Amino acid sequence: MISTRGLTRHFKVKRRIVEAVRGLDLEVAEGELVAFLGPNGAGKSTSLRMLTTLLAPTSGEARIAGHDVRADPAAVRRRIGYVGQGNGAGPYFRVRDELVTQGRCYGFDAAESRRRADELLDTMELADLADRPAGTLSGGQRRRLDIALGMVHRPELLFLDEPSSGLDPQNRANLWEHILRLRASGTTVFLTTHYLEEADARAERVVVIDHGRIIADDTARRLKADLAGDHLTVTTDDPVRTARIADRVPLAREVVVDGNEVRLRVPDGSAVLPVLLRALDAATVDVWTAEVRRPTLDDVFLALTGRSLREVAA
Ligand SMILES: Nc1ncnc2c1ncn2[C@@H]1O[C@H](COP(=O)(O)OP(=O)(O)OP(=O)(O)O)[C@@H](O)[C@H]1O
Repeated sequence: MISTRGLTRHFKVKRRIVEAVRGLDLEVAEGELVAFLGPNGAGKSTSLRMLTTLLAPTSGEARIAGHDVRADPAAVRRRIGYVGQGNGAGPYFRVRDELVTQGRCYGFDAAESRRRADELLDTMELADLADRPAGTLSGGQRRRLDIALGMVHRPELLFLDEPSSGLDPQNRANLWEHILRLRASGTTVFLTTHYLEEADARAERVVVIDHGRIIADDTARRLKADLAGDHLTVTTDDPVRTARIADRVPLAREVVVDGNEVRLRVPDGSAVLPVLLRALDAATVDVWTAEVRRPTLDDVFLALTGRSLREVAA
């Protein structure tokens, strides 16, 4: 559905070249739900704008649903929906009218536009708000309207730029239900988000971009297991000996002593913890507490770049 080779975009700012996207190689299959993560300025929006034909690449190529973004932008646009960060609907127009007008813009006749508008009002739970001016909707309702507007022409691929930003947790959860429903109906979804927990819990694939390059691309589970690993923490009466024993645990790394606490990372914490506890017991070290913490996507970013995505995104 998405296929890019060496996709690159430079900007010239006061005789300086900003390399916003540097050689993106990306394959997204039909029906996938992909979260595109990265700190501010990593190149997410620039990539999205190239994939949606809004911005010409400096070099490289991108094909969307088989069409080249440069050679055939009109065909690409027919196959995709794009919901940007700003609101798509005019504040004074009624919700249904906005959807009907959008249908007309895509060449539907009046009856088909009305039918499609009603269908979307229903699926996006906007039917009760159909006669309200868009400007009077809440943040979550408005975001659902934006997505409905992006779906009018039944695109196979939907791009969402930060769909849940600025929404409270309840509205975010509700929006995600709609996104997952679209995905379940066969729509390929490619979205950017700053919410790591959302990407982790909902997307089946996570692509991480930093300084214009893809630095990780896999399921959240594999990224966390391969790149970050579980955190084990034990507190004991003899941290120095504990650290020495922890060092001998297969695949243990980053063993740190902090007061009575010893922390380490291992690929599979639940399997390693009993081994470590047995070894400590055999050495007559008195264990007070033991804890396994699963890694987050932020740990993955930290492992890859030495920086916390939370900090750089703040
Ligand atoms: N029109 C432009 N002119 C000059 N530089 C630009 C332009 N658009 C983007 N850039 C620069 O390109 C880099 C990537 O920006 P981009 O907006 O793609 O990042 P992003 O990952 O989407 O960030 P954010 O999370 O803040 O939206 C940044 O250094 C940005 O300043």
